[in-house]
Amino acid sequence: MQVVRHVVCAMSGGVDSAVSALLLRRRGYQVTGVFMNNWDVVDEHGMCSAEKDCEDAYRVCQKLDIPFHQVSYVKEYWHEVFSYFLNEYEKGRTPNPDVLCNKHIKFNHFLNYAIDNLGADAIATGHYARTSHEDEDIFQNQYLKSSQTLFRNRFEIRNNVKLLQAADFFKDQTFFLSQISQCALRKTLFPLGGLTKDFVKKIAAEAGFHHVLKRKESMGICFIGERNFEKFILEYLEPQPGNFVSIEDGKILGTHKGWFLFTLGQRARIGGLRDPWFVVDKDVATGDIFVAPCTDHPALFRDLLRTDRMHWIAEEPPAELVNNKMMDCHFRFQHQMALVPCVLTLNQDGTVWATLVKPIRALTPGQV
Ligand SMILES: Nc1ncnc2c1ncn2[C@@H]1O[C@H](COP(=O)(O)OP(=O)(O)OP(=O)(O)O)[C@@H](O)[C@H]1O
Repeated sequence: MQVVRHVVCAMSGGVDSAVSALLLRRRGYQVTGVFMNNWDVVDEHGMCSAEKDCEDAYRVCQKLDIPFHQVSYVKEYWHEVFSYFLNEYEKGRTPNPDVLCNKHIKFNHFLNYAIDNLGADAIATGHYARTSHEDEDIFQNQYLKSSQTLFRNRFEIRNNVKLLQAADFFKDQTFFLSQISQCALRKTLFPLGGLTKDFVKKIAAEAGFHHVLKRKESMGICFIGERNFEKFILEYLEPQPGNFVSIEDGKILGTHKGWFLFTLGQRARIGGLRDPWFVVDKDVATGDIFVAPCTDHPALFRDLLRTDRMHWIAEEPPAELVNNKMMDCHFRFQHQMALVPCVLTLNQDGTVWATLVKPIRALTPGQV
């Protein structure tokens, strides 16, 4: 087993990664901070927020007296995340770029850079998640008693690591980490996994990280930020006009600028109509978007779905599933907090049928 001494922490300039680096320092690791720039296009207000974020990350590293580096994955992000994102929209699906960004950028390119170029034994991020290989609970419980205690390194790289939910259920980010590899997880620390966000803010205030506490919580697409979605996507995809069609009687109710501007369950503004309509389906071949007249229309609910090929993090696929149905599972969708019990059956091509105990609204193709 390899003992971890040098940890490279991904620093976004926000409170979570600042406190992660601080906790790693207090645990006695050699820590290096790295800021990633993955998107160099200015936003609608002519701003490039990455510069300010980088400056904030640098100030934290200065305060902690740790080395700071900057790295750019603009090209990789474009090819491996953004192009896929656009392709998926063109196919009528609704992708999740943050999940992909974690898989390809943070837990692949960044991880390799940290290990190969900076000599790291492991990386850390400010995600709210836990792994089965960290003795985080012991560490954090002790930390709660004394915020000044320095801890010995006790983290060692092990096999068959599991990705576990964060202690702060409302901040849990395992959904966004669901596509990362076993190999990456083995070399990752989540120092905040056992803490609540409120407690993290308290640690930041005590440490004098006032500039990161003032920052707004990051929203919108990872690295791209908050945008007017229609305006943003139409900069990259040609308009594809089509019709809104009533699911009830097949009547054409109006026109739209492109199926990729709408996702299942979404309220559609149809010109000239006062009552709201909701998207229940799309036909990319004809450009039709099918709509229903109420938000809880039966056409919006499903209790059975087939996944793409599954990504297994800890075991490939669990023996219980190979031999039979897997009963004790929970389905989580679009980062919603509610977990719905479900039964899984494995298909020969590696896809899975999930039968949910109750129908869920707007199960959207392309989501995780
Ligand atoms: N530009 C970046 N450079 C380096 N690491 C980053 C960057 N953006 C995000 N990360 C890493 O990914 C983690 C999760 O990112 P997310 O966008 O969810 O931010 P967050 O939860 O608001 O965290 P933070 O408060 O650290 O910004 C961050 O805590 C950080 O470790």
